Amino acid sequence: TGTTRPQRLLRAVQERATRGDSESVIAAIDHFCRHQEWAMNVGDEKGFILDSVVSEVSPQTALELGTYCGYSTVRIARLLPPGGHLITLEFNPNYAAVARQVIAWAGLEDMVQVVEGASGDWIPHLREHFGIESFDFVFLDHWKELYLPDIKLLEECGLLRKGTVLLADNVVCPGTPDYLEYVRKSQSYESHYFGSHLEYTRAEDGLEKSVYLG
Ligand SMILES: O=C(NCCCOCn1ccc2cnccc21)c1cc(-c2ccc(F)cc2)cc(O)c1O
Ligand SMILES: [Mg+2]
Repeated sequence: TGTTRPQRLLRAVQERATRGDSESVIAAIDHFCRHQEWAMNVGDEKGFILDSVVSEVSPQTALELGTYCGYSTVRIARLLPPGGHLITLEFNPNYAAVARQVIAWAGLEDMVQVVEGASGDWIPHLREHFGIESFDFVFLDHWKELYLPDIKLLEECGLLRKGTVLLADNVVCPGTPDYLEYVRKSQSYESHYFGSHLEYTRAEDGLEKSVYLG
């Protein structure tokens, strides 16, 4: 038994970051992952690209698929405009429990809803359950083979509108080939690749930004 990596990451946040200071929470997680234990957060380099896209969109409604420990959740939520709200889906209850505490430590719990379960089960119920008309921004960071089926499901459920911005992590490493081919070929999307590196490493990775054209 003993602690899990997410629990050790949470302890690093509680020991190193200042309650209510989201920048210090982000810095504490990056320090932990760079100097103690690698973890699959989007990281500081790709996180900077995420920040610039979120700031540009300034979403009132945002969806994140794949919470993990809440690192990208905090990065997104700290940049939301007044009245903005972020729903983040996590399959693993242990990850969700840690993420809730990380998000609370950053003082962002009022802008974020952590939902536990599978994207395929939840997406058809987001409208009725959370009163969401459509999403302004979607961050994809969950199982890589679900990126494509899940954006098709979001389309079918009418949760994307003209101009919705999708941002996908890990399109090179681990890779999402079927998703990339689809968004780059489809007439319904305008896509752009932001080259970067796998979090805390020198390996190539990047983010794909795709605007839904309706
Ligand atoms: O696997 C990754 N993320 C996904 C986690 C599970 O997500 C499961 N999950 C979360 C909501 C959710 C909703 N429905 C179904 C499944 C759902 C992931 C993996 C790597 C990585 C890269 C190189 C390696 F050598 C090893 C790992 C890097 C990343 O940045 C990642 O994001
Ligand atoms: Mg990722």
